[in-house]
Amino acid sequence: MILSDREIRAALDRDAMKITPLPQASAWSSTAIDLTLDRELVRLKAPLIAGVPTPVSPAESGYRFDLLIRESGEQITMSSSGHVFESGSFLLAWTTEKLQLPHRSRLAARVEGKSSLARLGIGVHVTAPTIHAGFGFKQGDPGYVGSPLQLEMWNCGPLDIKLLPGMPICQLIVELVDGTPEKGYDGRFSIQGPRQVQA
Ligand SMILES: Nc1ccn([C@H]2C[C@H](O)[C@@H](COP(=O)(O)OP(=O)(O)OP(=O)(O)O)O2)c(=O)n1
Repeated sequence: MILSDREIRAALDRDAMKITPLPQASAWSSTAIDLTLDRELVRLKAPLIAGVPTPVSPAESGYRFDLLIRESGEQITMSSSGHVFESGSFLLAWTTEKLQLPHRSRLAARVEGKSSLARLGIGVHVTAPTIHAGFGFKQGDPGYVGSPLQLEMWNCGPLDIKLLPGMPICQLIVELVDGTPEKGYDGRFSIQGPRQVQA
C-alpha cells in the first residue's frame, strides 16, 4: 500500500521514518515527495591495467561497489552553475536528503523519476528503485539521521541537460510493508554517500 502525503507526515511526526532535511511544501504531492540533487557526482571510467581499459565483473569475489567507484570513479563537485549532463552519458548521483526507514516501522520505499525529466530522456535509476525497510538505520546510533539515496543517472535523450545542485531530481514513494520483516537492511549502502566516495 502506498502512503498518502498525510500518512507520510504522520510517519515523520512519530519518527517512524526520517527525511533530513525535510522537503519544502512544494515538493509534496498526493503520494510522493520530490527529493533534490546533491552537488557531488561521479562519472565512471573503465579502470586501466597497463594503459588498457579493463572490464569489471560484479560477480568476482571481493567485489565491492564502493571500491569500484573509488578506483574508477571521477568525482565531480557541481558549483552553483551546475554540470552539463551530456546526451548519451551516465553519472552516479545522490539525493541531498537523507532517508531513514527503521525496519520496525514497517515502511519501505521506492525512488522513481520525474516525468518532466523523463520527457527529456533523463532516468534516475537503472532498474533499481527498491529502498528496503531498515535503510539508513544504524542500530544503537540514535544520532544517525539516515543515508542519501544513490541515483544512477542516464541521459538517453538528444539534448545536453544542465543539472543544478538542489534541483528536484526524483520522487520518493513510501509503502507499508505487510508484516514485520525478520531482517533489517544493514546493507553496505546504508553507510554510503557521496562524501565516502573519495579515497
Ligand atoms: N536507486 C537506488 C536503489 C537502492 N538504493 C539503496 C536502498 C536499498 O535498500 C539499497 C540496496 O538496494 P538493492 O537491493 O537494489 O541493491 P543490491 O541488491 O545491489 O544490494 P546492496 O546494495 O546491499 O549490495 O540501496 C539507493 O540508494 N538507490
